[in-house]
Amino acid sequence: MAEFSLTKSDIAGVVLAGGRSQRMGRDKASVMLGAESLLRHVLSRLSPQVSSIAVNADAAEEDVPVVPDRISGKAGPMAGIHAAMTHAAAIPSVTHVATVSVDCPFFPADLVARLAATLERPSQIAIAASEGRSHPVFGLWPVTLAADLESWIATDEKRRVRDFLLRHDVKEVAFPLHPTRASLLDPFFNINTPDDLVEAQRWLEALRT
Ligand SMILES: Nc1nc2c(ncn2[C@@H]2O[C@H](COP(=O)(O)OP(=O)(O)OP(=O)(O)O)[C@@H](O)[C@H]2O)c(=O)[nH]1
Ligand SMILES: [Mg+2]
Repeated sequence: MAEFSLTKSDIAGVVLAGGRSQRMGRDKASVMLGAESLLRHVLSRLSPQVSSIAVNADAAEEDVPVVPDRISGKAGPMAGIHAAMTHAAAIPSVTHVATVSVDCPFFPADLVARLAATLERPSQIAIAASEGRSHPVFGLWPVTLAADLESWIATDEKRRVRDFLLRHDVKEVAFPLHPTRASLLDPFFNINTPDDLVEAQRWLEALRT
């Protein structure tokens, strides 16, 4: 049997930005980090890794296709991943969708390639990890899981990403910390609060050579 492998043309990218940003107090996608919005940082990092790009949100200030939730009521990150799968399933030749979170501007430049390389079968999901913790919104998902995910969201009470993953064959990929002029940066450092934004600003400076 031929070995399973994925290339960039098989993979669409979706930035997850459909949450309420309650801890930040305003839409995280349009929050400025240095000279650019968080959404712009994340789009720049994801675009070279995938064949097409879109953002899961109700609307976006940047010039990028918007994919709203298809399940109403802000049902959590899995609703965004469901919208991402459904969007990608309609793109000819695409079999998988890579998701990243809008509040995480320093994720690895080789995220999608390394997630793709770990997959052994078309039905597997790949998820990123760092420092012994998994980051399940950073995943590579078969678009064929959309129907299963939709019925799971309709019936699962808590709708935790980790609980959905328990139903499936999942591979985890550990990513190293990133050296900076200050100390080692966890590439999945994410921005939830105004204080996190101040810390991200320091990391941005420390990454400048
Ligand atoms: N589509 C969709 N995405 C969501 C939903 N809730 C969270 N997300 C996304 O899931 C990711 C992780 O969520 P959080 O870090 O909690 O972000 P958030 O929910 O906007 O922020 P808080 O309101 O402070 O919890 C982010 O990319 C969010 O945009 C939702 O109900 N629908
Ligand atoms: Mg939240």
